[in-house]
Amino acid sequence: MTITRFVLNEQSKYPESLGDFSILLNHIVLGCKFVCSAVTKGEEQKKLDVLSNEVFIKALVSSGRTCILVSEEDDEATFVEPSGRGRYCVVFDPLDGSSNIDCGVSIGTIFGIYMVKDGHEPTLNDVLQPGKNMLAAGYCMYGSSCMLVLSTGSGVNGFSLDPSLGEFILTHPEIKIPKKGKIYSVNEGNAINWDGPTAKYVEKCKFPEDGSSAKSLRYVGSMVADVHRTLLYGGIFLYPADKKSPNGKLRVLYEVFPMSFLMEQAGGQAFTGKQRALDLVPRKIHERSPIFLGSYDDVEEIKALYNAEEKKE
Ligand SMILES: O=P(O)(O)OC[C@H]1O[C@](O)(COP(=O)(O)O)[C@@H](O)[C@@H]1O
Repeated sequence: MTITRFVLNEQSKYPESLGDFSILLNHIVLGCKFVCSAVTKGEEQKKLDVLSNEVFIKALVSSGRTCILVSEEDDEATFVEPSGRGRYCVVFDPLDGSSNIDCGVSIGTIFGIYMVKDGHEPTLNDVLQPGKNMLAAGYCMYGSSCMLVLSTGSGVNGFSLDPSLGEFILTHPEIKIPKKGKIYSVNEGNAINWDGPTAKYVEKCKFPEDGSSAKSLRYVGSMVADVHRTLLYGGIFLYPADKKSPNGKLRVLYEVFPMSFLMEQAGGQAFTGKQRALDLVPRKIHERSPIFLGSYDDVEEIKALYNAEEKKE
């Protein structure tokens, strides 16, 4: 099952979009293939970020199906010319984890798709929507293999790029994250600035009080790689707020939302420290938010610690 066929089958869920949805997804796939080959060729770091952004902007505009594009690389949103405009908004990080390129660690592209409400001139409000309104989300990981993980709202599927065919093949159908995991993933270098519930949770991971075995720490420092492992093996990935960055580091629209959408679709959950991540309503396109996502039971534990903290206040 190639991703092209899979997307065409998915298309049947959106008869009203007359094929637009699959055309858009196929242009995103094309962008991922292009970036995958550029990453594999190992061009200079600076250039790869910019190159990836140009590739996706071009691919998305040339699809003729988009109207607003929000990229991690661009300060302002891109409004597509009316003549070449469609009804989809795409939010994306063309190359996430870029600080890892030089050492060949896995990096990736992250994307989310919204649809503008009918009958009005597209505005920023069409992207400043809660994550739960997304139609689809995914990431493409450029590592030992190139893998595209996608959800169009009914489950999560993983496709591996077969270089001999130049096509993504369905290798991980209906990914379900384990209900509880043995791994926690966080930059402990920030521990000195963590709030109470986060510090307590990580302490419990290391020194469990219920006699269960301690969790293992795994942290690549590339969100796509850390979330991909969490999705397949279970456990929890967290980038909490801290005294230095009260809103955490990761951006809501093109990092937190797409990964939270995938986690929920795979049976996990995503929490901000205050609420379900997908219920957030961003006010700015590059807004940041703390995030705790992964296996259902592991995220439940940290939710309980934050709720207890809230009750104390
Ligand atoms: O180095 P830190 O603070 O742990 O941050 C790592 C996080 O930052 C990121 O690299 C995002 O930052 P960039 O957008 O600058 O690439 C994520 O992929 C990763 O989860």
